[in-house]
Amino acid sequence: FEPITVGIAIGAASALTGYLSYKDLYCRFAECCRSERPLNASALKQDLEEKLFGQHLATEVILKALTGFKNNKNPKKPLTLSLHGWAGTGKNFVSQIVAENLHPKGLKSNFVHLFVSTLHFPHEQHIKLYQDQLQRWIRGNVSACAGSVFIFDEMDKLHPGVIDAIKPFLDYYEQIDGVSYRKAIFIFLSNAGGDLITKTALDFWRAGRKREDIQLKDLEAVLSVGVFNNKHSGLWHSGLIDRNLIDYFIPFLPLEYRHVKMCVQAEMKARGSAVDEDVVTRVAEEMTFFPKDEKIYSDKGCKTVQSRLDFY
Ligand SMILES: Nc1ncnc2c1ncn2[C@@H]1O[C@H](COP(=O)(O)OP(=O)(O)OP(=O)(O)O)[C@@H](O)[C@H]1O
Repeated sequence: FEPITVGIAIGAASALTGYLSYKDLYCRFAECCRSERPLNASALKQDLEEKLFGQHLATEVILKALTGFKNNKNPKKPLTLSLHGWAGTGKNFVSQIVAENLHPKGLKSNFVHLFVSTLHFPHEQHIKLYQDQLQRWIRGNVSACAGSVFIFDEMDKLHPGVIDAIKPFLDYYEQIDGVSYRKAIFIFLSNAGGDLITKTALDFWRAGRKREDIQLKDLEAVLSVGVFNNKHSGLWHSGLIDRNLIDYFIPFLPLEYRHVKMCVQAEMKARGSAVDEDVVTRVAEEMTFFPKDEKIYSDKGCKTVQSRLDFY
């Protein structure tokens, strides 16, 4: 080899390693978009199994959906999950777990975006404006980070039409105006279908069958039709359902007394205090349960547990 070529090669190599270590260094201090970073499936599994109570179906489907999607080097469309269930059953909580497993800063990450219908899209007369803003926001953010996560909370309170704006992004297009949306993740949260899910859970309970025996097929069809026909689902006639743009409908079961107790215990541990079973029972007993006769399910799930615990 002649010295000049070797010199150039060494120069190029050191520039490259210099660049790499600079990038690594940079990413230690600032947040970097790592869309290609593989998902740590066992960490996600452990998080879901340890932290999310009473939701065997959601745990199973979310794990399957995310590992499948992240393992696929060439997804044909973005991943779209639609989470349904009664209040306080863990939909926001799970979104937070998912977000943290995709981008370590979770909901605080620059690549995770949370929209709340009543906060971000309150006025019916501004639907056009919201559609424009939403499209621009999503386009800009997916251009900056292909693996961006968008969470839409309170879908049931979203004015019909707003969600139409993002329909093209959820479809099977390779690119739209030079941007590919195929690595993005969209999560919709809604109470729509909660009554149908509760009815199924109650039927199982009344038949003396175990909650854990409820399978996805017992709920998925009911849910899809129930949500589609429900004017207040946010997805009503949006075309997202009939064009099969929602990959997974994920049911959240209503929480029982024992799950509420688990939430109280978890909250006590999170606050760094010892678990006092007496307090756990008292907080759980303060919650209200339905149906009137059987009193099986907490009507606010685990939602007010944290504030109730403040009194002890
Ligand atoms: N299944 C669960 N397992 C563990 N903790 C839970 C569960 N459900 C709710 N919680 C606790 O209760 C809090 C409130 O729940 P979350 O906000 O996730 O409810 P939600 O289903 O999104 O309700 P809503 O439909 O009213 O928005 C969570 O932050 C979490 O601490």
